[in-house]
Amino acid sequence: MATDARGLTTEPAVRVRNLHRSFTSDGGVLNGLDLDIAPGEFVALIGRSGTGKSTLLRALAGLDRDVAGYGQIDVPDAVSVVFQDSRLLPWKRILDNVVFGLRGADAGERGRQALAEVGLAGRERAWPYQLSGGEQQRAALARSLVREPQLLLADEPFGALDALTRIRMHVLLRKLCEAHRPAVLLVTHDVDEAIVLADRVILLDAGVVDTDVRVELENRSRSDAGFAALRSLLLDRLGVAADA
Ligand SMILES: Nc1ncnc2c1ncn2[C@@H]1O[C@H](COP(=O)(O)OP(=O)(O)OP(=O)(O)O)[C@@H](O)[C@H]1O
Repeated sequence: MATDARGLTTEPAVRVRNLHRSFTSDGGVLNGLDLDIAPGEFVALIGRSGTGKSTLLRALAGLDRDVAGYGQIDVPDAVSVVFQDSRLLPWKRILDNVVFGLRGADAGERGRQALAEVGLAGRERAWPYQLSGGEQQRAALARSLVREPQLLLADEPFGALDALTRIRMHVLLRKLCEAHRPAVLLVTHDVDEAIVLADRVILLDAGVVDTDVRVELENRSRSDAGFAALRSLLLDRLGVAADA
């Protein structure tokens, strides 16, 4: 395994090479896509509707059985996925959802800690229907992170939440990622969300990477000139006027 001068591994957490995927004979959704994500790196994936974002995420998550043989996909062993809906099991209490399938005598304790980390201490015995949409997504994040994933895949996880809850969830997700340091691939329609959260924003078009930009820490603040510049660049690539 390759290492840098400090002895740290320089292997990417995710390596995708020449990935192709099509569902019909008249054209591909992914058309020879290449992508690397470093360990601990937070990548946001944007692109027009139907450009293959979810198709790529499903392929990385191992949810697309037919993708094998259409390119190279290397992902770590420990991968967690979060979707737009929490996918909590309605017949299990919140803590039981979070630790479902976890092994070890300390599973319950780890689940409690994860719930505390996402701000749901005291709600362990609640049923999913007793939580708000935002709280359900918090529980879904706890369920993902308690597994200490090396890769967290998130497909529009805040898409169904109101604007204020979304902002709170952004702060929470950043905090959780800084504490646990998984590599992250977040699919979002929201360019602002991408810039606020990610170390890198990737724009897919026609099934390949069209734009790949790094976001410096200071650019994450909406009042920063760099934020506005990045926003207009990305909106322009998406074919939308920045002041629209
Ligand atoms: N299982 C499937 N069977 C047939 N077509 C599919 C399947 N999954 C995706 N597609 C098609 O592949 C294309 C890309 O879909 P995908 O969901 O990856 O796009 P997306 O970029 O995530 O879009 P959106 O932003 O609207 O969610 C679409 O035209 C979609 O209809």
